[in-house]
Amino acid sequence: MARTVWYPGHMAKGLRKLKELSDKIDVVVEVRDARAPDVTSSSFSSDIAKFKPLLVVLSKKDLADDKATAAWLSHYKKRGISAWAFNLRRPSFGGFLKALSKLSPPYRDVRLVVVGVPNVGKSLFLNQLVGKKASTVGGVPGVTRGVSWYKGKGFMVADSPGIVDPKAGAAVHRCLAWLAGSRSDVIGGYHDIALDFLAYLKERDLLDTALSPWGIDTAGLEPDEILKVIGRRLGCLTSGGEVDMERAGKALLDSFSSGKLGKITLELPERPFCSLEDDG
Ligand SMILES: Nc1nc2c(ncn2[C@@H]2O[C@H](COP(=O)(O)OP(=O)(O)OP(=O)(O)O)[C@@H](O)[C@H]2O)c(=O)[nH]1
Repeated sequence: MARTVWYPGHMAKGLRKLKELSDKIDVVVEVRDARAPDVTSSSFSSDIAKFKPLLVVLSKKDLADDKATAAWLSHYKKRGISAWAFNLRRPSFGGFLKALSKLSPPYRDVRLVVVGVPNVGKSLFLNQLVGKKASTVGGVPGVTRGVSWYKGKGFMVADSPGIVDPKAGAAVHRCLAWLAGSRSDVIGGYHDIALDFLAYLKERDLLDTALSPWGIDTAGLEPDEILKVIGRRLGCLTSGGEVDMERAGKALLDSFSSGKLGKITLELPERPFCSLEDDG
C-alpha cells in the first residue's frame, strides 16, 4: 500500500535555520531515542559532524531494554562517537558536562545546538541541562538573531525544531509514528500503523514480551487478529459491539510510547531497523 511521507514546511524551514546556525556553534548534540537509535538519527547530523564535534544523547533510557542500550553505547564507543543514555526525566549529566567543557573555546562559553527528530526529548533535555530557570538570552551580536539561545553554566544552547531526515523513506516515518515522533493519523491512520508495528514486533520476536502486560496469547495469530484481541481487551468497541480498529491501534501505540508495554528496544546495532515493506 502506498503511503505519503510526512515532511511539513516547518521542518524544511527548521533545517534551513540549522544550516545557517552551523557557523555560530561549536558542538552539535543529537538526541536519539534509545528504543531506536538508528531510525532516530539523521544523515544531517553526520554531515555536520564532519566539521563540528557531535555528541549523541540517547533519550528515554527508562523505556528501552537495558542490554540493548548498553550494546548501542558500546557500538558508538567502538566507532569513536561520544554517547550517553539518559532518562531525561531524572538525568545525571556529570560525564556529558565534562565532555562539553573540553570542547569549550578558551575565550568564551561553548555553544551547542540540540537537534533530533520530533518528540525525541530535545526540549526536556535542554530544560534539564540549563536548569529550571531556563530563559532565553538576547542581544549577543551575530548570535541571537532568529534563534532562541539559553544560557547554562559555561555553555549556551540553541534550540531547534524537530527535524526528520529529508531523505527518510516512508518506512522510517512509520517507525517514528510508533515512537510517537510522527503522527500516525497523518501518515496512514492508527489501525494501519499499529498493524505494521505488530508485524515488526512479530518479525523481531518481540511480540510476547510486548504484549505480556495484557497476557495475550499471540500464537498462530496474524497482526489484525492480535489487534482485535487487544481492542476487545481494552474495550475499544463500536456502538454495534465490533472492535474499533482505529481506537485499538491508537491504544496499542500509546501504550508502547508511554512505556506501558515495558522496556522494549526496536533495533540493535547488529540488526538495525529495516523496513518490512520499504516503499519510501
Ligand atoms: N519516560 C521518558 N520520557 C521522556 C524522556 N525524554 C522525553 N520524554 C517525553 O517525551 C515527550 C517529548 O519530549 P520533548 O522534550 O517535548 O520532545 P521534543 O524533541 O522537544 O519534541 P518536538 O518539540 O516535537 O520536536 C514528552 O512527553 C517528554 O516528557 C525520557 O528520557 N524518558
